[in-house]
Amino acid sequence: MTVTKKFVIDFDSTFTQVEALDILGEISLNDDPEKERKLQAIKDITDQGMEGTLTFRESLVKRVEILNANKSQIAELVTVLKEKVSNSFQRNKEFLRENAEDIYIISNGFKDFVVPIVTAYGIKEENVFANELKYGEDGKIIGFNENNPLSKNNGKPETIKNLKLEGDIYVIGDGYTDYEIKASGVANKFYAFTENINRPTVSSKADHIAPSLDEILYINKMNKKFSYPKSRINVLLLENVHPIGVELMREEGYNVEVISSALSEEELAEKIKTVSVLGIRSKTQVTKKVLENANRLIAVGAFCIGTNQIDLDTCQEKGIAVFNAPFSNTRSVVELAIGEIIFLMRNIADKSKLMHQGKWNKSASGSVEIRGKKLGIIGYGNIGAQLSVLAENMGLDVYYYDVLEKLALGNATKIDSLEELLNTCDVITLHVDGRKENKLLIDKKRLKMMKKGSYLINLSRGHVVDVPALRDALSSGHLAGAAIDVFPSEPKNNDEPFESELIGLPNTILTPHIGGSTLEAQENIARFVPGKIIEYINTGNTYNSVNFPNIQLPFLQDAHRLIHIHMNEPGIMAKINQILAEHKINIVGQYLKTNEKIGYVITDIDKAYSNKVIEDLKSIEGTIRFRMLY
Ligand SMILES: NC(=O)C1=CN([C@@H]2O[C@H](COP(=O)(O)OP(=O)(O)OC[C@H]3O[C@@H](n4cnc5c(N)ncnc54)[C@H](O)[C@@H]3O)[C@@H](O)[C@H]2O)C=CC1
Ligand SMILES: O=C(O)C(=O)COP(=O)(O)O
Repeated sequence: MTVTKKFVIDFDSTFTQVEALDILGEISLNDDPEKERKLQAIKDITDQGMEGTLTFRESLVKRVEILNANKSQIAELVTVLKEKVSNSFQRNKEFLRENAEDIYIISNGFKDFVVPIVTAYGIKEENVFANELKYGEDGKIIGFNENNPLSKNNGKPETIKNLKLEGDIYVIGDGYTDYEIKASGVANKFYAFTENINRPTVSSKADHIAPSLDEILYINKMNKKFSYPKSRINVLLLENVHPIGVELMREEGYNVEVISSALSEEELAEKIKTVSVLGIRSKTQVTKKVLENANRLIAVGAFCIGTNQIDLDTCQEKGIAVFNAPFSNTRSVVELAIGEIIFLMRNIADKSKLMHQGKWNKSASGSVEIRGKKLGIIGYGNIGAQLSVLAENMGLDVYYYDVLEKLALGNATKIDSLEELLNTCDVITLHVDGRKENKLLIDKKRLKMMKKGSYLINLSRGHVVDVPALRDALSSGHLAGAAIDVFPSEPKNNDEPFESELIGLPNTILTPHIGGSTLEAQENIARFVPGKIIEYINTGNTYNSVNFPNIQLPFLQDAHRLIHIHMNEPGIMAKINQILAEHKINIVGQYLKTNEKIGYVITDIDKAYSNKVIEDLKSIEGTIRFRMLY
């Protein structure tokens, strides 16, 4: 015989993210000149109640008195609370509805606002236990039902005891009074709910710390909506990802760790073992050695454009999807390039340095306008093409070279050979991607091909330019200047020193890889990349992935979604369908896309399935990874 499980759930800071009486204070004391003092007093009284220096009844009487609220303000409170239901409760609405018989809400707050919030999630009104307000004729709150045990000390255990519930009783809450239900012997387990607040004194008493409702459902094998609790998805964000990215990942319910620096290969190889989602920028090398240990890794987010730092092939072989932000910092790089063209042609770096030494050197010698000069863009991708348009508008004569056939924008001139571009232009700017083949693309020979007195800008990747050869070209005066933002070896963080052969050279602007480092770009990136990863985890959508076949999927409706990633070998699709047919499973929708290496099959099936089907699908030869969405 299976024992029924009854869930007793706290309201404030558990079902909702907030303490309702704090919010009520914000509303009812809005026009009160002493609002701040009174709100603080309410908080202090709450604390005194929790510490036991004030009885619970006294604390309730005092708080209701200070709040001085009325019925219409309770209605306002309900509107606010509706938006503040805890994320994991919102996600698991289906569970709450389907198990309504066995779910109880217990609160030292008031039914007047608890009931409308929880019943919207399918919870039965008769299963809500909370205090009850009393109103005067004018709608003013004049007190509460003092006979309700929840208005007194020890009210929660007493209320649960009186219910004489059968089966196992599990209490979910963030407060000491929730723990007391278990301590009094009327409940079997206490889950400290830490999604909104983590009180160590409470967590230390818990049978289990639950960062979300998903976790509790997972442990009890009752998870409906998600195959895996989000709180068990460990996200590691490196290299100072913008706080919005961190917040979005946390809001989704993931367990997020943030490190401001990049990690070395050894450090990352160790750390990656427990990581499900890795977020990096341009510095962290995600190598084969790192990936050998990455057995839980589902996705990598490059919070930048370039993905040359990631071993994309190995990621593919291990079924790890990689996403980047292909457009979010394009404009920032372009603006810096424009500024640098002007600064180089006016020798600003040296002039500014002299001024800082107290030297005034007013002269036009070696300074020219950019108007009418020839700009040579190598790599006419998103950045190169946008630079082309802006530069032309500033009067530059634009030429470009790309290994792919690219449409000329505006009056730009396409040049078919790199050599011709190099010896035609007054300033050369590099915007190629960081693929291995581009190592030393601009070497000694090609630097020589550049016009005497011309300038070089590198905002692409450090390894694209032969740095010692560039040093020679600058110190010999063959080049009149350079602006370099990226280096073959860059410090891991702001505490490490910067070393380069280029330090101290004339008219040489050196910047610490900041082409994409603007507030706008970083914020845009931090919104874009988590969005892609969350969508991939929740729906299987790979649209915009750098290394996975791109599929944009419809929303999952009343079906389970099977996600099968396999080596691109003949016959796998047939095997999947044969297994589904053998188990008489009805396919609602199916989507397949392959690339040279892997196949990505999504199958939406009717709700009924057996664990055997899952086993069979997982054991198809060539399977890299299998995942199921509920
Ligand atoms: N300094 C910084 O902070 C930043 C640097 N970047 C770098 O800029 C690169 C370019 O970015 P996007 O324009 O968005 O990339 P993209 O992929 O749109 O454009 C790259 C272009 O270079 C071309 N290309 C590659 N190798 C070439 C070669 N050897 N010769 C000629 N053309 C070649 C490609 O065909 C492509 O058209 C990124 O991959 C990244 O490495 C990007 C953002 C910020
Ligand atoms: O977007 C890119 O590829 C960049 O090079 C910018 O890198 P970052 O995020 O500043 O380390």
